[in-house]
Amino acid sequence: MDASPCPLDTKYANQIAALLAPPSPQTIQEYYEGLIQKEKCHAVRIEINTEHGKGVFSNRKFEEEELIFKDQILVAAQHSSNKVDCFVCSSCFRFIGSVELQIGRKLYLQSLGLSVKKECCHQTFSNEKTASSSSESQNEDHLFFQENSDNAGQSSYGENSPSKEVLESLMNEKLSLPFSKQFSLPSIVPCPGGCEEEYYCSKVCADSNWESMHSLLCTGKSSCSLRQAAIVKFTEHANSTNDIFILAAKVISFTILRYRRLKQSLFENSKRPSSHNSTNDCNLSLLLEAWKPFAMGFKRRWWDSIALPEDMDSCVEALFREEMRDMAFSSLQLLKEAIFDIECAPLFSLEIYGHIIDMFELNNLDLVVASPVENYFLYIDELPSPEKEEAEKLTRPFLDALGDDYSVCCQGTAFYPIQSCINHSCCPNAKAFKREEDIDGHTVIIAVSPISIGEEITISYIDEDLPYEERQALLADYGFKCSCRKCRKEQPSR
Ligand SMILES: C[S@@+](CC[C@H](N)C(=O)[O-])C[C@H]1O[C@@H](n2cnc3c(N)ncnc32)[C@H](O)[C@@H]1O
Repeated sequence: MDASPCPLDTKYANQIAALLAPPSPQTIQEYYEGLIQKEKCHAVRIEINTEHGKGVFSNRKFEEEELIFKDQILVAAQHSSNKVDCFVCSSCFRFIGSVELQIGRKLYLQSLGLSVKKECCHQTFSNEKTASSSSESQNEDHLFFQENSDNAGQSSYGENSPSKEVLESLMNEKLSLPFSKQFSLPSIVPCPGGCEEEYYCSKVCADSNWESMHSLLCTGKSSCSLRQAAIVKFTEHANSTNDIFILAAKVISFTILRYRRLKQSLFENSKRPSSHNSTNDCNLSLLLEAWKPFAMGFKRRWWDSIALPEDMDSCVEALFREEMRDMAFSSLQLLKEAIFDIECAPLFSLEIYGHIIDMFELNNLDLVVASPVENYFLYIDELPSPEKEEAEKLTRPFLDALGDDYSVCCQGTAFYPIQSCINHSCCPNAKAFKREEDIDGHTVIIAVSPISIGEEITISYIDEDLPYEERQALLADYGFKCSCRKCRKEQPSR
């Protein structure tokens, strides 16, 4: 591959090396102890093991099916294509508005010829770390809020489906559906910057997302960003290529804003006005502190580690990797136009960008939140007669119009700091699984077999029922060969 096309890679080589250097065992220990305290996940601890790096270990016994811990989102995004189906809080990913709004909005957008989405599964570890899966999402993602060119003017929305007027009255809550009050959702809080992209379930979520990352990426009239048009261009590029770039932008924005807050408090503590720091020099120790949550995540360079699509000949591998790198570089250039900050310039190097993208590929849990619309229709279906028939006179046309898509859940990608330390086993003792009561984007780790004190918690990154060779091939994408009990037993003898 040719030398990096990004001049910042050379200019900030030392700072980049410091940002990508593995944190010391003591830093790791202190960081996770603080996080476990904050998230109250006292049943587990993080240990560093020379063989597999960090791992999660139990502090007590667990029975099968018992909750081990819940982990909060550090950075996450709903898949662009899923935004047609599910209207959720942009911070915690709870469904918002009302069941009527969810149904009306989705059918209304479908009636405009917008795309619909895919299957849902409540088991949430993402295991398809392949280029083909990202190109699949590329095809879906560019459809977000754009007319599908295949469907232009002839949406799948059926002739007998409810009229636009009916859908509007559902969305305006002029028309209410029977028993929907039992599925009430939080009211909608708009973005403080006035953009029409992000909505929240509460002022707490709105303010926290604004302060931690959105104020730099907002395209609204009252946003702090002077470069809204550039943000729109960046987002359009991500939606038409790979929406993981949106997550990478959130990580960079999060780090810049954290850096500015740290710098502000440093000046406040030293009793000097912050405006007197007129240099544009990067304060590396502050940048390292701001970046710390992401320094902890396991990562390599995305275009080097991404798996080749199955149907691709290995003789074009170098070209494929170069194309991936160039796509990331194009995205980075657009992001630079939008939010570049000279003091945090090393974050805009291609080297850092490539590692952030890979961090999501290697560590991500799929973000999954079950839909209240599914629960609502199941509830109606289970009503006794004649209440059921009476209710269905109103609800049936909407269910028929939604078809199989009535149950699509909120789907996205997230980085969960504690979960991302869990190592793989083909005979895991835990799984990531959302229960009925888990109505926001946090992840939930459940025991699948009894676990004793001190035992390592493991999950399966892949379908552990696949044959040995296929499992190893999939795990090669994560950069290791599995030697768990099951693999040692099934390994063919030489
Ligand atoms: C999600 S991270 C897990 C935490 C990781 N050990 C760390 O230090 O941050 C995934 C990476 O951990 C390592 N890993 C996970 N399970 C493993 C296993 N069973 N054997 C060897 N390495 C493993 C691999 O390098 C993999 O890419």
